[in-house]
Amino acid sequence: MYRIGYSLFPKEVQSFIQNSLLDHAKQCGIDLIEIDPTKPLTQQGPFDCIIHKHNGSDWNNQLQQLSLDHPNVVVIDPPQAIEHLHNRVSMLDVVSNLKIPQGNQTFEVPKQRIEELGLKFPLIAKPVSVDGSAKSHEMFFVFNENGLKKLKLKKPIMMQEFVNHSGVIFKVYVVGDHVKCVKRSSLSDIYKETLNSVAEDEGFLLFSKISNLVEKNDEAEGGSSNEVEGYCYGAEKLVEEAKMPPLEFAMGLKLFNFDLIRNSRDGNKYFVIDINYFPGYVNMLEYESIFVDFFYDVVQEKRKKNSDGEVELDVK
Ligand SMILES: Nc1ncnc2c1ncn2[C@@H]1O[C@H](COP(=O)(O)OP(=O)(O)OP(=O)(O)O)[C@@H](O)[C@H]1O
Ligand SMILES: O=P(O)(O)O[C@H]1[C@H](O)[C@H](O)[C@H](OP(=O)(O)O)[C@@H](OP(=O)(O)O)[C@@H]1O
Ligand SMILES: [Mg+2]
Ligand SMILES: [Mg+2]
Repeated sequence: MYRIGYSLFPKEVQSFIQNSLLDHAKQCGIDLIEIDPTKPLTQQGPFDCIIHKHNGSDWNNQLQQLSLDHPNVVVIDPPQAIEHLHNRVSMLDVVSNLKIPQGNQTFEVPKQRIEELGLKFPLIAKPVSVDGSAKSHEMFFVFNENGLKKLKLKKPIMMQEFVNHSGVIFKVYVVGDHVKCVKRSSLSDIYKETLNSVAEDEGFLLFSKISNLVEKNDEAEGGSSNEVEGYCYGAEKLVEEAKMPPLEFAMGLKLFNFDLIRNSRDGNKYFVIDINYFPGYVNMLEYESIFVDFFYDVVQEKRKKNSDGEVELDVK
């Protein structure tokens, strides 16, 4: 039996630790064990691996102590690598630095700044800090200078140029070497006429968690369903073949998803607009078998790293 410890926020336990996952894991010889937050981590286990979605220095210190006491326990993922995704400015640096065109396709980040200098309206104003709170998902459309002035009061905010993308977004879920592209509804395109029609004194519009809305009718948004499926296939190919290893490697993370949009006017231009640590994996088809395969990959990799070829359970 492989023993996988998990320490997740209650909302993740509720959504991710489904009986379907526990049962499938058990049938495949994997025990998913909840870590008791009230007890010292080093006194729990033994574990082969730990997965976690947790904030706070105390938890990070406990993980550090565990790695000292039990170096054979694989911590997925290292807190310092996860920290990079808690800031919307730093989270996308890794994509900007990748700059790998795939043939005539590009894979980049919309122009974004803390200060809006040199950005083109409309903009999306996003909270800089990502901490799992509803507040960190509260965003604003900014249509004009007036909107910008009014928003200045809300700090700290990052401005990102809005990219028209036919109302469809691709959530690319990554679980180690497993990649799944899920299509979701998104914001509709905005053209000059809309911008001009926004009352000068309004200037901005609040929205939140838009990509979790019920799927819109494909016909209505983003073209016909085969066209949208084509986008999704293209996005998945793009990610699987050319991008994933560098992106995953560059971030040093195994459990994340990212939001990929495709420019309405130029189908070869893809943009990454958001990266999320330990997202809503339950939205990913067959997440149970993907995670069980992933846990096996982790333990096999550990086996390979142990020169004696045996997976040593960390026993006290
Ligand atoms: N630069 C952009 N261009 C076009 N649409 C955008 C842009 N940034 C955000 N959006 C739209 O706003 C939505 C929310 O933005 P974003 O994904 O950054 O927020 P979030 O709160 O981190 O979302 P999630 O629930 O995915 O974590 C996106 O799903 C997309 O529909
Ligand atoms: O549609 P997805 O799976 O991307 O939605 C995720 C979202 O990306 C974030 O990861 C949310 O986590 P927080 O940023 O910590 O709020 C997830 O919320 P959760 O309650 O499911 O953890 C969304 O599912
Ligand atoms: Mg997003
Ligand atoms: Mg996000």
